[in-house]
Amino acid sequence: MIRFESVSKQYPDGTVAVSDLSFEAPTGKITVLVGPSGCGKTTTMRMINRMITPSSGRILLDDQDTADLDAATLRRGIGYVIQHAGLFPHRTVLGNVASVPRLLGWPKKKSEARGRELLERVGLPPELAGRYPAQLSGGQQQRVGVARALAADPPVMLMDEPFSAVDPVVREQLQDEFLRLQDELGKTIVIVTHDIDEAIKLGDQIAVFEAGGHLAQMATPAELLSRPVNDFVADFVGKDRGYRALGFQAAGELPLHQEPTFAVGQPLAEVRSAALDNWVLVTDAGKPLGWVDLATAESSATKGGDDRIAAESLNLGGTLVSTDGSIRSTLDAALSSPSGRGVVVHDDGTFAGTVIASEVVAGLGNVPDVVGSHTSTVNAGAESPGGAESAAAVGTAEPL
Ligand SMILES: Nc1ncnc2c1ncn2[C@@H]1O[C@H](COP(=O)(O)OP(=O)(O)OP(=O)(O)O)[C@@H](O)[C@H]1O
Repeated sequence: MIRFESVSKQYPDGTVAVSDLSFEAPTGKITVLVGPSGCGKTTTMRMINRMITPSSGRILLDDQDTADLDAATLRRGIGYVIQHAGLFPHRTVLGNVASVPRLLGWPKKKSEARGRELLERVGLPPELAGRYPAQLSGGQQQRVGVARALAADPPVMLMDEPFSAVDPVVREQLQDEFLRLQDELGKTIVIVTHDIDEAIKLGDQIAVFEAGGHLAQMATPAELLSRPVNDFVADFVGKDRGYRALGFQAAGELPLHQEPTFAVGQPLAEVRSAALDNWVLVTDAGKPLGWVDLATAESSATKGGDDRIAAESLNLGGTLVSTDGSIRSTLDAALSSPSGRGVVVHDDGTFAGTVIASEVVAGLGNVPDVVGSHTSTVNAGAESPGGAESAAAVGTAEPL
């Protein structure tokens, strides 16, 4: 654990970059420092590995005052990743990654073996090992930067805007892979970013800084979105915070409706007699394939078309949600479905039931302080005309 105790930093020209800062970055978790430009994030982070010396206060690493540790020893246990990766331009990719174990005195062969293992870990093909940084894309360079920071297997990683130098699509990929890697490695990580969306996606906890290095709020992403402590934080987090907060709220006891499902090749007359609605759900071995607009299929049958459900008439719109996720993905599934009913599936992908957008919205009354509704008496499990139902918590969306 990293602990800041009343830490301040005043630069020689009088600039107070950080003032009276106290917080903890827990072991094995990602703490994100976020805030507008110049608010002291980088200064805060660099005080952890003593690239910058605090003017007052203490920074403890696992209860040891970092000021008492030898700076080189301290840094050996702390990986450091910066924007644009900060690679050595005249060393190959492998040379860059292996440089850290080499510095630790490992023999060349062992260092390179470790380097290759790490390149694979961060998703870089082995044939890139012999290239120079300038021969890589921005995203590849960032991956090399992460691999290099991991090379000595440090328990702590500091990352300064690690994904900001790449385009938004690559950025998303890098963030996803980084989270997967962290799931395996469980490092204690401090990340600096100015991007609140990145903070919300990556952080186990988020420290929002105000100018002058003041900590405005330290909270989990869900708390930050639902309960910003003041107007500054609310503004910084953004106007759509209510909707984004739903991504962290379990759908809980929302009603899950049962409905008949049909198969490709089934006669339309048979489908019509069992259907509850004009839109019918088609499955294969219990797994949803798509929706069919029955009226359109029947009208085409009267004109000499197929009088059975045809694979070509499947509408693939809408997303699937699993039975253990968030209100936001449930709402997305219901709103994106051509039938107006979101399809919920079990872990094995088989059909569990459907959800209706209006009921998801009604269920929001149970989410405190999120969308301005403070009602706690909405019975989200109420009987509805769709038929039998069971409690559903629905989640991660996938294309249908
Ligand atoms: N070496 C220095 N000497 C004097 N002032 C400095 C020095 N380094 C940073 N500052 C000032 O300290 C304040 C905090 O800077 P810092 O780099 O920590 O902010 P930041 O939040 O990381 O900003 P950004 O998001 O723009 O990188 C700023 O006002 C900056 O101008």
